[in-house]
Amino acid sequence: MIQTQWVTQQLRQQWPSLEIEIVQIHTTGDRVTNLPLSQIGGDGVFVTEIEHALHEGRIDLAVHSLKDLPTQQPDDLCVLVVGEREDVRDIFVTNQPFTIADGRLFPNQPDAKLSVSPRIGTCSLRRTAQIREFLPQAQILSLRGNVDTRLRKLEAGEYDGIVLAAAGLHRLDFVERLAGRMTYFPLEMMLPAPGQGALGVECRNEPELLRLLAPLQNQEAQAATSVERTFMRHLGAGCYLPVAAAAQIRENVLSVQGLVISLDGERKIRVQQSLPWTSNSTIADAEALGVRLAEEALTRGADRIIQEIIPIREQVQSHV
Ligand SMILES: NCc1[nH]cc(CCC(=O)O)c1CC(=O)O
Repeated sequence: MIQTQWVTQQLRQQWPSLEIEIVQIHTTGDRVTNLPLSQIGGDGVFVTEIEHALHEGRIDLAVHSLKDLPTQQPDDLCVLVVGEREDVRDIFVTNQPFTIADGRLFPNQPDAKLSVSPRIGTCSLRRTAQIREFLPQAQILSLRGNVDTRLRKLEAGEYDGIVLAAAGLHRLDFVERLAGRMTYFPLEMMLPAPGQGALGVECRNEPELLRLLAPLQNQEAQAATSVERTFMRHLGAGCYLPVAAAAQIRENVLSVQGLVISLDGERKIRVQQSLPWTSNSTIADAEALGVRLAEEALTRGADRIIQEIIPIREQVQSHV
């Protein structure tokens, strides 16, 4: 809703006479919070009902967290990335203060639980695999629900730490509530999901709707997220595999880092690519960079890791 309110406010500014009605749609992903997402339908659990409403004409625009959108887009629906991209990083939240240094976690009190076998909450294979890399002794426990629910479960003592997207915590204004017990993961420790922190507005491929959205579009964020999402799609990864990517445009260079990591965190394939980015560059150039990045990962054995995980993910917890 916060994301949607931001989009409607921007639309009103651009098109003062536009009539806007917000239609709230509860998706399967919102309703079923006691099961891992892979067991309630895999890719698109936050999206299917909404795309249905777009197709039926019950709504004209749909606001999504881009990372919740499957990388295979239906042909007749477009996604425009709008607004400034939020912080792409993940955040570690605990009940007690701690410090991250040299890729390790250090509780600030010497008797803190985190040093023994910390219980870490997440349903994301991507986060699970990366946590195992730097906290091999951690117990990874399933955690679902909206951001507020997840924080309450942490605060009730069900977990010693949980991992959340900075974007969600920033948008919901939770940073103050978490002062002293949250730390931003450096990208070297925890690479985010493709599209994390970006807002996508989806619409039917109709000129009138695209014209409404055009002034809101963020070309650079569209290009960067295209690289990340193409990387994931080209790996054949779907939404629910330990695949991470972060791209950015700085000083006329589009650069991206990608990661495919085995579930135990022991084998990781880290890849990097970049491309000069000029005013003539196109989304097709960004997609080509994503393909190149995926090809590099595949050459280095990413397909073996992905093939291993596809059967397992039906049984284990999973999420973006
Ligand atoms: N998994 C659900 C989800 N989808 C988007 C965000 C965060 C906002 C964003 O990445 O734009 C979250 C919560 C989280 O991962 O902590």
